[in-house]
Amino acid sequence: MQLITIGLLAFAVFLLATIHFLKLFREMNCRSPSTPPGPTQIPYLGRIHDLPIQHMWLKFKEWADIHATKTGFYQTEMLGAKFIIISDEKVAEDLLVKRAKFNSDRPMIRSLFDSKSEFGSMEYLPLMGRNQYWARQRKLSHAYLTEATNAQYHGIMYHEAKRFMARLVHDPANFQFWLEDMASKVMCSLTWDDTSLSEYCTTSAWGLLTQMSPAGPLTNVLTPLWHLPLFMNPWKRAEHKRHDEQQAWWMERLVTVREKMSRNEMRPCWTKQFLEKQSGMKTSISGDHEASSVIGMLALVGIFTVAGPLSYWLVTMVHHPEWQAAVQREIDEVCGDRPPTLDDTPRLPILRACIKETMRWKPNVPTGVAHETERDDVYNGFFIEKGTRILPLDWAFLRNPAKYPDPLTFRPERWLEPSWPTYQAPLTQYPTIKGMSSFGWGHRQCLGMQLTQDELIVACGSLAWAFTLKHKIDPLTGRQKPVPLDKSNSLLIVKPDPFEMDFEPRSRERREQVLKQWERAEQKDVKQRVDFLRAAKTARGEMLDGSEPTKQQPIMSNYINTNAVVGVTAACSFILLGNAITQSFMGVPALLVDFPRPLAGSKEEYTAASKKLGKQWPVFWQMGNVFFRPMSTLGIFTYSYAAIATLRAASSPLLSDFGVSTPQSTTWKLYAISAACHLITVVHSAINMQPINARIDALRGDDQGNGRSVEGVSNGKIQVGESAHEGLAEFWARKWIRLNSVRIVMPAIAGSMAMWGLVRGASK
Ligand code: HEM
Repeated sequence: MQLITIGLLAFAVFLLATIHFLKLFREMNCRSPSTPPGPTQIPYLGRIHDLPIQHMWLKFKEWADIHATKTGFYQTEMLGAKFIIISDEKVAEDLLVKRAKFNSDRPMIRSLFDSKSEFGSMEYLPLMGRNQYWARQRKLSHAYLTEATNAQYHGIMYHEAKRFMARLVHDPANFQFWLEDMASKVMCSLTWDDTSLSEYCTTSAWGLLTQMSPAGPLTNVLTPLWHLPLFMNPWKRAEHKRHDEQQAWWMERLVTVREKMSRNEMRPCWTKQFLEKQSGMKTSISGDHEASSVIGMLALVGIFTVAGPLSYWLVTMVHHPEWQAAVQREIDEVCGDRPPTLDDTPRLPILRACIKETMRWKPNVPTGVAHETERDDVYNGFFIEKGTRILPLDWAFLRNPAKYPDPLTFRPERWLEPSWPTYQAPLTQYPTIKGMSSFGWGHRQCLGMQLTQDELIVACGSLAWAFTLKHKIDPLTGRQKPVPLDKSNSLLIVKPDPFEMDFEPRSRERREQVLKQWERAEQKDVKQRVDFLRAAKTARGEMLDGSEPTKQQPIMSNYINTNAVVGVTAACSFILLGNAITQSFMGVPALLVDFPRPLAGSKEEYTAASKKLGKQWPVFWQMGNVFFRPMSTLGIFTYSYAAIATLRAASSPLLSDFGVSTPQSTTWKLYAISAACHLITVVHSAINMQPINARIDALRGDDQGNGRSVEGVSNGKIQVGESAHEGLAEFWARKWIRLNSVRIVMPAIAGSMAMWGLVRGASK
């Protein structure tokens, strides 16, 4: 083909594309009266090209000020997706509350797998579509949060606020970490009763928050990239890893709680609450996967949402010392020498006003959370197409000058003085952050409003009680280090960028008080945990006396019974010892008294004495055979049992981890030695002493007085007559005494070792 032909073809294609593009451009922008107002749209792109990823709420507000002044909302597009941005609370009320029936779905988040749970993943409640999983998980979350609120969070918030204050005294520079960790520990206590999980939980929350935010992975904005094949798709691979790890961790939490419950070691928490319901078949949640996800998600969602306003509280107080002083005065008057509690809430309107104004001035979900329409609709004459995303722009709501005069300034008095449009009475109840536009709308309204308010009252109140929050002074220049007002990340839930500030204890006494109260709180907490585990241990002990045994019961029962077993067996060892001593030093010597010397006395005399010895021997030995040998054999088993039981008890984390007294880890060896001693005794008796018994027994001869063979031992070679003539009767008797010393030494060692083991156990 000639070059000119190719050129002409290319030109034709370009021309066609331009015509198509212009046609589309005209269609999109020559709006019919029913098209909502909005900025000019570029075909395919919409307004993606000039919507900044960073602080996009500012651009949304800028467009609202141009296009939505009359309507209270406008429409824009991004890569084919339609958005209605609401800038007026009245419109939000109409669209998201009054029409909640079909405006409560969620848009899909491209960089999460099945964020809406359309395919049954059931993982992220706040992001789910309006489906069955959402409905039942919302119900469960609401119930748990309400129950925790009614129980004043079981004192968890006070405990964590005290820890937070003490940490600020010790290491104020790290305040941002302490602050987030406090919020995380509260959630980890409520969900799993385990504060040690807080750091990982925060990291996990951070991962999910980033993944779901437009400012997170590129694939949330340039969505087609998500469909690249896996080998050249780093976003999908990273999400696979993040997702799987998070799921596994949530599941591990549930399994751990279940295990602890089976040992009666679990204190109240949401997971326990769920598992109890599950075992009674009283839940609509489908199983462990769904349960671990809904509970895990609750833990995550309560971290940044609370840490955000708390961080902004610091910023606000540093910039408004006059309001900080007012809050401190109020707290001093109401609470005096202690930090505020939730019972003080009605008497702390200034604290509540400053918290609410902080949230208005620096909202932490400034774009709002998008809903999605489920059907075509006409609102105020404007057509809203099914599948349009509706963004309630909180940044705009909270800067509405009609509702919030002087909207750019921090003015807590707008909540306290009747001259302001937002004032509400009585001040014992208002201001309250409950119902603020920041918590969303309609069926999807936030479930954590009360928890947020309570945690902020406790934490901000404690801060004001303990410290004066100040600018940090640069030691080099002597000037204040800046605390920026407008620097934050751009994720869905925002928080200020790292900054430096000072936490000055309000007095030396207050500083001491902060440290003391934490020390006491920590001691109390440890004691409560140990007491709880002791009670669990006792309960399991009681079960032994009748009720159903549990899986772990043997560990506990072994430990409880071992002492008795060892005690009884040790007594047996000493009885055996006594018997052997009697035999060696009294019994056999008595039989040998006046025994004629074989060569000095006559053969008849010696034979008669030998016969007498042979006759008396079985009577003498019967006790040993019938009674003491089985007793010794039993000792092998009971000491072995004690050794195994003690070893298991000593290595049981159940007992030792929580300070419950356990046998020392070496005690089992003492019992093992005891068992070995008995074993030696029994084997020695059978191999070495029994043949001698038979020989001496044979001395008595048969009924006619003739010698008898010693069956099975000497194959009839040694006859009584021979033995007697050779002087072997006394020889065997004395040999028996010598060998019997093993039966003295071994039970002595066995009994002593056992007693030592018992004493060690008692002194623990
Ligand atoms: C300052 C603190 C908080 C703010 C500003 C906030 C804001 C929001 C917003 C804007 C929504 C979406 C509402 C909508 O779609 O219209 C939401 C939903 C939700 N929030 Fe909060 N939240 C906060 C704290 C919390 C806390 C502490 C919890 C619980 C521990 C929580 C639990 C939830 C849940 C479960 C949803 C999902 C509701 C649903 O989709 O049905 N939030 N929150």
